[in-house]
Amino acid sequence: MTVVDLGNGSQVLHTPRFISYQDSCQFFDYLNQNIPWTRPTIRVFAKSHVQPRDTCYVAIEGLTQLVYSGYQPHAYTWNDFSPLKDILDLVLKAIPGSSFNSLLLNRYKGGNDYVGWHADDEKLYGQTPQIASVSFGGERDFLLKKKPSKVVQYEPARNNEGGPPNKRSKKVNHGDQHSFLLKHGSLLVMSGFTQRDWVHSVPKRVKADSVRINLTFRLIL
Ligand SMILES: O=C(O)CCC(=O)C(=O)O
Ligand SMILES: [Fe+2]
Repeated sequence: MTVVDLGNGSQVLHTPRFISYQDSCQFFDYLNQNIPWTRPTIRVFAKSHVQPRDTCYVAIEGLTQLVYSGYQPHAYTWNDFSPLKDILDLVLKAIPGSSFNSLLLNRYKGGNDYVGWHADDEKLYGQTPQIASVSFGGERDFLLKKKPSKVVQYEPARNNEGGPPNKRSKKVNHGDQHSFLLKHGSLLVMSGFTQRDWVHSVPKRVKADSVRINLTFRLIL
């Protein structure tokens, strides 16, 4: 297990061999065949497009309010897919004090499927959400980069001798980036202020041709 301290109260924990190879193969086959995968049309920046990966949403009864990109997925329950409860139990055991009540599943059918830069910073997850991500199947890179922060820049006054400097606000990226290769049966946990201060993505990889399934366990407050 590796812990990466991102600074300012954000952490990532990575366990490449979290679930055994054999068990991971069984989970992968089960999920690939039994989850009712859909590829919804979502709205991003006022444009509709088909989400570039398959998805499914699972939550405890009563938690159906997840909405993202103008799309409200149907909420299945853990009882619909009992192996999900086994994976959840493994995650809960691995992270002392953790608690999760919802799960977003993603299936990347090949290297053209991806998730773009985003943070899971919806209000319903609270200020410091802990998100546990379990991956099966094809390996893909998971990238994290610092959100640009606004800084005030003072420009030297032009044609304005002796006057106040011109203030200009500029977005500055501090260049911090981290990359994790998410293997079959791996666990990655984002904690603290990671969703507030960082964005993450799984970029396209033209050469990746195998199917990858990812589960992100979350706690809706
Ligand atoms: O597939 C992954 O590893 C990440 C998925 C993700 O970021 C999300 O569902 O919010
Ligand atoms: Fe995410």
